[in-house]
Amino acid sequence: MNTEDTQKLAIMKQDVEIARALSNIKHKIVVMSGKGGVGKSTITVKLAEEFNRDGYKVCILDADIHGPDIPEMMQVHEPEVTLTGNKINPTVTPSGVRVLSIEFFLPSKDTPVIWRGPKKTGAIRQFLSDVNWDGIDVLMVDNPPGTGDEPLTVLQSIPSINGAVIVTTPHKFAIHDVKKCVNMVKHMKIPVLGIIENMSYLKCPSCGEKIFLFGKEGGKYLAEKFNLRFLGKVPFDTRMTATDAPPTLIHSEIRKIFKNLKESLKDR
Ligand SMILES: Nc1ncnc2c1ncn2[C@@H]1O[C@H](COP(=O)(O)OP(=O)(O)OP(=O)(O)O)[C@@H](O)[C@H]1O
Repeated sequence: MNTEDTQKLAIMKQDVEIARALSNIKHKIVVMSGKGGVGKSTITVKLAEEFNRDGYKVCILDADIHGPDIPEMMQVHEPEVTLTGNKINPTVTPSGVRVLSIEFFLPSKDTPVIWRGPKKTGAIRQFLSDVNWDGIDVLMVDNPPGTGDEPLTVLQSIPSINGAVIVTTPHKFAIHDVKKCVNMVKHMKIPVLGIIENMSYLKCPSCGEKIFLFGKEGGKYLAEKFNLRFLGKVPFDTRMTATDAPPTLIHSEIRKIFKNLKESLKDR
């Protein structure tokens, strides 16, 4: 066998291992956006907590290799990595949601990951194949923005993805980039579970007037253009920075979005 054949065989073996490892997970959801900073990680955490509250065992896979924020958002300050046999156990966060992130394997939180595509692909595939997924009901993958190595690896490597949740703000530049993301997901024949519009408006704390910081109805426009389900809007709220924020308007909006997401999952 030449080197190319050996490599192909190794990839096929890993594909089999990934399919076996993930076979009992009920819902595999990828969260994506063509644009950075629109709130993918924040929304991923909020939705994972809703699944958790509903009694599902949920794990977030932080596929953002260069800027992993999920551990910080979920208050995992000193991660303890444990093994079952030769498989890595996801880390349990204070809320009960499980998390896996490259950050747990770096010498410090400030260590940069200076990797090109093949190493990033290798790391994500290793997370999928070498993790103890037993007992997990819902896998949510938080992708970095764009249509590059990480989302491509996620979409290609995870078999039978239930669908993608696409996050955008109403801003025209976000919409411009998110269209590409929707087309990528469609191109890869992955169902889109719906569009979430984040940072839709800010409610003035004094008079209650809605201020549309980034324009209006961008998310609905996207959903209509691609004939997709609009899952809902999340307002801008400065208290939305931590998982332990008190119940706010955001919480009720997230509950509505979660209900719509579950409808979308049922339709699949
Ligand atoms: N609805 C909101 N109201 C106020 N702040 C928000 C809201 N959603 C997200 N944020 C804040 O915006 C910033 C970016 O959010 P987040 O990291 O979730 O975006 P992202 O799309 O995952 O970013 P990245 O480009 O790194 O993938 C964070 O500081 C987050 O706390």
